Amino acid sequence: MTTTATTPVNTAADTPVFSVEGLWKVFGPKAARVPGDSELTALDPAELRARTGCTAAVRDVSFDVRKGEVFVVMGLSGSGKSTLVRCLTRLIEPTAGTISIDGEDVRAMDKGRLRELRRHRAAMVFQHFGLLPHRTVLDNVAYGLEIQGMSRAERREKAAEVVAKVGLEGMEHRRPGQLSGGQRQRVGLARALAVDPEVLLFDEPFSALDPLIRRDMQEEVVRLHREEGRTMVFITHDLNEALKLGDRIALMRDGRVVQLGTPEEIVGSPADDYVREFVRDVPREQVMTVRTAMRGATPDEAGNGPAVPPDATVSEAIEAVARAGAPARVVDHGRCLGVVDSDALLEVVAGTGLDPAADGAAAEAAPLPRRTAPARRGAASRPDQGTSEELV
Ligand SMILES: Nc1ncnc2c1ncn2[C@@H]1O[C@H](COP(=O)(O)OP(=O)(O)OP(=O)(O)O)[C@@H](O)[C@H]1O
Repeated sequence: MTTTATTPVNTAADTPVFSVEGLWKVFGPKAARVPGDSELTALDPAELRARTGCTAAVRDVSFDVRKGEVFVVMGLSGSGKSTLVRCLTRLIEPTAGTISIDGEDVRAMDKGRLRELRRHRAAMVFQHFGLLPHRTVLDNVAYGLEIQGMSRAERREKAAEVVAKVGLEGMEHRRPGQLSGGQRQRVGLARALAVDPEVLLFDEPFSALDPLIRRDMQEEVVRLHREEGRTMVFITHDLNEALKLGDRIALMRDGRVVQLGTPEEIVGSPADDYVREFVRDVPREQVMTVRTAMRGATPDEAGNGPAVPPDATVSEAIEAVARAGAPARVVDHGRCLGVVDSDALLEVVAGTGLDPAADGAAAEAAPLPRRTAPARRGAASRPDQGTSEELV
């Protein structure tokens, strides 16, 4: 598709923000030969490394990020999440494949256009904040606006507004060293928000935070998303975080996306044994909606019993059924779609009503995914991590 440098091709609401097709990132000598060589692409990661010295961090990945959604990239350490998301704005150069933003070819962008993409259209929030230590909170947040050439008064006003939005009012004049980890992460978030980007890219932003602050920050993201409807791409190795935040989740393993779906699809219909093992301990009743357990209503039932909406979780319906002592009606805009009774709800909790393959197949599951991700590599060991200057 050809396009001019400044005009998005299509602004229709259903145009994906990012569209990725056949993306590869191979690190190592003569990396470019790998994606096109079927003998090499058939090798598993260890064999490929032994034969060529190359690591295929992202292998033939395709997906769209839709406008207004929270798209989560999830997987264990080393599965390729960061590489994939950094390829979106070419902080890492892809080896093969296509990437477009609003229909514009990202791989064809020149340096200036790329800078504009990273500064205005797709801002990144990092785990390590990348804050400037000698600047105040306000000036850190205003930094991206300063680079954009906004006047001092204007940018300070805008920065103050965003600082308040992320709950840091009263801390404008502190320096990063005088803030807690959670507060620093809020500054990082505010700085990305200040430039009003079309997409926010989060690279495991909360993994260094303690669990309570982490939960606060997750709720902050949910709140911001609800209020602004901004498109977000969120990397995490934490399944619960993915389920909590994601409208859709791409689950990665060894550079491939093994399943892409809603939390309910991933938990309710795992694509393979690996995914099944991954989600085995998830409390299904908190993820699955009543649609999974619904059956037709008898004429008697259609007018009686408590009502729940179709997107109510099984857990919410259990509460309603237990309280009323009767099946709950699933009601959408005044229309009764069906009912859920205690037996069907319990089957969801037990996992017996969901996926017929689940029972026997899990036992044969190939190497089990690790439940806890090992320590991350230090930022310093990552040549492509980038400095705060080039990333805003
Ligand atoms: N610059 C690099 N050179 C060589 N190999 C790399 C480079 N960066 C990443 N890799 C390799 O690519 C694979 C994917 O790494 P990536 O950082 O994308 O994974 P991740 O899922 O984000 O992991 P983590 O959760 O630990 O950050 C790993 O095997 C990693 O060692």
